[in-house]
Amino acid sequence: MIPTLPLNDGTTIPQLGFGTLNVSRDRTRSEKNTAATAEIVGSALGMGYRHIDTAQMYGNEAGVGRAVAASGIPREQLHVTSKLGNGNHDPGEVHRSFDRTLNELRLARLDLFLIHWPLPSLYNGDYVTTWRAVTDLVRDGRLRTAGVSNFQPAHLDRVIGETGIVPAVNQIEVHPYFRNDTARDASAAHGIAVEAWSPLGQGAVLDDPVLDRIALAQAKTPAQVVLRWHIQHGHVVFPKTTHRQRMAENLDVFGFALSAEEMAAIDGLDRGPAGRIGPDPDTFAWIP
Ligand SMILES: NC(=O)C1=CN([C@@H]2O[C@H](COP(=O)(O)OP(=O)(O)OC[C@H]3O[C@@H](n4cnc5c(N)ncnc54)[C@H](OP(=O)(O)O)[C@@H]3O)[C@@H](O)[C@H]2O)C=CC1
Ligand SMILES: O=C(O)C(=O)[C@@H](O)[C@H](O)C(=O)CO
Repeated sequence: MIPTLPLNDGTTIPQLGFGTLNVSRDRTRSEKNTAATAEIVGSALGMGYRHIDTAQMYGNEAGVGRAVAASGIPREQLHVTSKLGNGNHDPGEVHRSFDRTLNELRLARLDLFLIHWPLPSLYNGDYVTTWRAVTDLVRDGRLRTAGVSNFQPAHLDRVIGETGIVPAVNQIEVHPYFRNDTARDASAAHGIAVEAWSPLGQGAVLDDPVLDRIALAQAKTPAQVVLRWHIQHGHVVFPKTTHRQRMAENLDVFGFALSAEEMAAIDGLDRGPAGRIGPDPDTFAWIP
């Protein structure tokens, strides 16, 4: 059973889900991408995943929507997240692109929608107006929970200070080589749940000898040990894989526990900013 975590807006979220970045190695909104995504997400849903993480910029929302529709799983048992594309920060575009997202996902209401990147050097540095537009969607009833992604402490302080509305979630890069304490601590201080993106460091952490040692002692795989480390830290995770055996493995992380020594050993792998594998949110300014 996958536990749910409470969010600061009174809703809940399954602590483990399925990531869909590059599940089909194709970010175009093509039928090929839609079919490939639908097949992989359909496998994940069939295996017991109930939380799917997608984004406007992944080009695969239609594939997720097709898999969800075909699954026959009751809507209330599913949790679907999408994220605002970097080219859609103007308030009118927030609303228009959100309508497209609902349409492609074949949903009447989305569970969680995030500002994907703060883009502080674009849109005159005004991610606050964008945040207001996203929170309007909750008032309209088309969105259950509003959150952000890749927000640094100063970005959180600013949206909260200027709107009084605290995001429920901050989705940030976190894995053993990049603990990202600065953004994690700031999120926790505001009561914002941390979602860890690239929880396996896109596979880069999995050959680490410390993880091998713990995996051997626990009779688990390094990926399961890393995911368990996240779970015990209270992070929400959604590892991505295109392999069914790994999908099953990544789900099977609730029947064992890491000791305090094992948690500390994994904490000790942190490389600080040098461990970051994705872009720096303070400078990232990419519009696809
Ligand atoms: N908000 C943001 O800015 C971002 C959000 N995300 C979200 O986070 C999700 C997860 O992050 P992602 O970047 O995909 O990386 P992950 O950390 O989930 O790692 C995925 C990689 O690990 C491999 N892998 C997965 N499971 C296993 C396993 N059990 N054993 C060995 N290798 C494994 C996969 O290979 P294979 O597929 O071949 O099995 C793939 O190469 C994304 O899919 C996306 O939804 C990601 C980046 C940025
Ligand atoms: O995957 C995501 O969610 C991201 O935001 C990034 O990976 C982004 O799409 C990208 O490709 C950065 O170069």
